[in-house]
Amino acid sequence: MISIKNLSKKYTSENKIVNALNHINFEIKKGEIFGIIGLSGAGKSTLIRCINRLEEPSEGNIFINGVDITKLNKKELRDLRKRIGMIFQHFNLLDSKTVFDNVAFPLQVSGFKKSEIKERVERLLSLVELSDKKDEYPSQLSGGQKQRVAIARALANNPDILLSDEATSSLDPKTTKSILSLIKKISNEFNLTVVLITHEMEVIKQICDRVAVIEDGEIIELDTVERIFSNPKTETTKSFVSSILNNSENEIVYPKIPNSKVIKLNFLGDTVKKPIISQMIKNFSIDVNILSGNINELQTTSVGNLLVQILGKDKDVNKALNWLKKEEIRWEVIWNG
Ligand SMILES: Nc1ncnc2c1ncn2[C@@H]1O[C@H](COP(=O)(O)OP(=O)(O)OP(=O)(O)O)[C@@H](O)[C@H]1O
Repeated sequence: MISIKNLSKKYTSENKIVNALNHINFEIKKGEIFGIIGLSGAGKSTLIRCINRLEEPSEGNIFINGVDITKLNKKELRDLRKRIGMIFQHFNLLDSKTVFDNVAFPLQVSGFKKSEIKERVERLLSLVELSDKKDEYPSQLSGGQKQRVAIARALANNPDILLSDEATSSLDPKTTKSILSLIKKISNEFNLTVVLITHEMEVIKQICDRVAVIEDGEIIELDTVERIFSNPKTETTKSFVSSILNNSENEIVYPKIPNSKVIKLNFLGDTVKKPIISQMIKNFSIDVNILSGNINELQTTSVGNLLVQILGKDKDVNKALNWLKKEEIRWEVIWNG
């Protein structure tokens, strides 16, 4: 549905060239909730803003339903933008207009009849559960309510795509959760494709199907949320994942015992529930010291990590590690004594 090919963006400021995006390639499927995560300055905003050409790419192509949007003229671009709604961190509502009029605004611009506008706005406000606030002004609403109005407004023209630019970054965790569930509900109900950027792994965990990790204008990792959580490959992704698992193996202190190994075990799906450690101790002549552990409930499965120190003769430890493989537990040696 969205296909990004060789996309680059250069900014020139004070005679300096900034390569904000470098030859980006990836695809987003119809109806998917696709997250883009990265640290500040990684290129997230630039990337998402290229998708509706709020930023003009310097190089490359973006295809939406097979149409190269980098080639559209002004009129075609206006039509395209009706099919792409956008929500922002600071909501961008019109303070002088009521909730009803904020949502009605894009419909008035599109030339809908008054009666049609009324019917649509009421349906959208009911969808975001704000029917009772229609005559209030943005200043009378909480942050979460403001974002609901912004979502209703973004959906006014029945878009195929919703772009979310850090939409929950200024909300508290509980409100964030409710806004993310609303976006998920709407995406499921209308088969809406959602592209969201965030710097918070918690957002990715709660709502996304797939995630791309961006660093210095390049996609350094892209996969399903389950695979990124269970087996992050780059240091940046590992640190995003451990930011919510709350235990980076680099920060755990363990005794440097000779003839021991520190192993990170990775559990995915049903393996989370198996008594692996006790079976390992029973079956092999080894001792196991648990250093840290966690289980994370993702949308469709569970992912767990366990950091253990295994003590024993090399041949017994290796037998235990081979047995883990048969049990479909992935492991990685963190320290070898
Ligand atoms: N208009 C601009 N002129 C010059 N440089 C820019 C401009 N906009 C962005 N940049 C630079 O491009 C790079 C990517 O910026 P971008 O805003 O896309 O990153 P980001 O990942 O969204 O960061 P943040 O999370 O802080 O918003 C940064 O180095 C930034 O300084």
